[in-house]
Amino acid sequence: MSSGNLLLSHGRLSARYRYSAQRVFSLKRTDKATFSNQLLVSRPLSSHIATTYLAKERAVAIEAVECASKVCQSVFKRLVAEETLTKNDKSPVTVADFGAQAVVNSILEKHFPQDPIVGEEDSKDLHGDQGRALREKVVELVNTATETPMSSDEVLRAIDRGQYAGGSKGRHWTLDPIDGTKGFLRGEQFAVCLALIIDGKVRLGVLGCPNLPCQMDKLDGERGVLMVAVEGQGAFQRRLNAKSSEEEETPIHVADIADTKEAIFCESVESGHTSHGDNANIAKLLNITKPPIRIDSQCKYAAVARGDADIMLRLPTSSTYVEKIWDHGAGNIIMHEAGGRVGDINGNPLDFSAGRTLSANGGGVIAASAKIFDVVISAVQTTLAQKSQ
Ligand SMILES: Nc1ncnc2c1ncn2[C@@H]1O[C@H](COP(=O)(O)OS(=O)(=O)O)[C@@H](OP(=O)(O)O)[C@H]1O
Ligand SMILES: [Mg+2]
Ligand SMILES: [Mg+2]
Ligand SMILES: [Mg+2]
Repeated sequence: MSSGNLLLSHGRLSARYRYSAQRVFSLKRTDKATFSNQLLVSRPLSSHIATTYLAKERAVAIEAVECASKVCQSVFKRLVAEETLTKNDKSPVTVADFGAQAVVNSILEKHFPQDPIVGEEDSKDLHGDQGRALREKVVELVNTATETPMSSDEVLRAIDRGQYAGGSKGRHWTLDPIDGTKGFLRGEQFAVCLALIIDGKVRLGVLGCPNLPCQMDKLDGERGVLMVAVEGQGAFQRRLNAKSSEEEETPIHVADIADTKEAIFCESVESGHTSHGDNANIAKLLNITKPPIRIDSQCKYAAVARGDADIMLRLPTSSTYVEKIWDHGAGNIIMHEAGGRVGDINGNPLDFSAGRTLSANGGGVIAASAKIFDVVISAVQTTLAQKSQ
């Protein structure tokens, strides 16, 4: 598989991305100026970093996600280069998944030993004789990324720091070490997703997107970005493979469209994770004529937050599936800080206070720029009402 085919599963996408990227870069000069003036006030500067809200947490989260993203990127690149990607062999993504959770959790533990973590994975498949082969691969991978070597037991313990139940009180992190495991195996998009929840609300999010192009108008250019947002401080993009740790950050913002008929929407690749049929009906009601972009993982939030697409539709495929907090925490705050809104099928904000899942919500996830969000939710409601008739 050549790297030119790796971005998205849909063959006609690059032309559309070129279109949307042009739109991103054709923001009116006045819009850009206003936005960067706001940033001068709110963006944390390294000189007063210790006094800025969540500055240490932000720096540590970036370090952790960057480190885990590079671990995943190395496995991913090797797979792609060796052309060993097959649907039947899930072991490469499994090794990277456990490895990334161990890396992030041990970095968090070093800096914030009191903070509990709601992580997607646990170590039960890595124990005993049955888990030996996988365990050894995970430990080897983790030790390519750590300063001090970690033993098997230390790696397992780090993974299991992710068992916290979550809730509405105090602070905890939530981690999806690889979101879009299917995307990883297809050689497409995946993300390392970390968010900090305080008193039930997401306050900080970092998304590592190792295979996302830095610029959507340069699909053959550099890949690998980090998206970062702290409550009240805006959303930013950094390059994943920057040489200096003082990497410059670029502010990101949703596209400024007033009418949904100009919109591009994006949805999951997997039909089991969203109802493509419902999404298509909603798009029709919104007079959208452009075909959808299909992207794996929370890279969908990244795409909408930086204006590559305008609406994320994730209509439930069943009434029993409950969304997990690690699948939406980082994307949620990055969208908000980039000028967007996120909600369930009823338009209610995602409620991260109910534990490990979004059980207090009505299902599904919709994200769009604040200007068009209510109109999108009306179309969602109409579609669901028509279906139940
Ligand atoms: N039935 C159902 N409905 C909705 N969502 C589900 C479902 N089953 C799984 N998942 C979760 O979807 C996560 C992958 O997200 P995406 O759908 O955005 O990506 S993809 O297009 O499938 O790659 C995926 O996250 P990862 O397991 O981290 O890859 C799952 O948590
Ligand atoms: Mg996930
Ligand atoms: Mg995952
Ligand atoms: Mg999973």
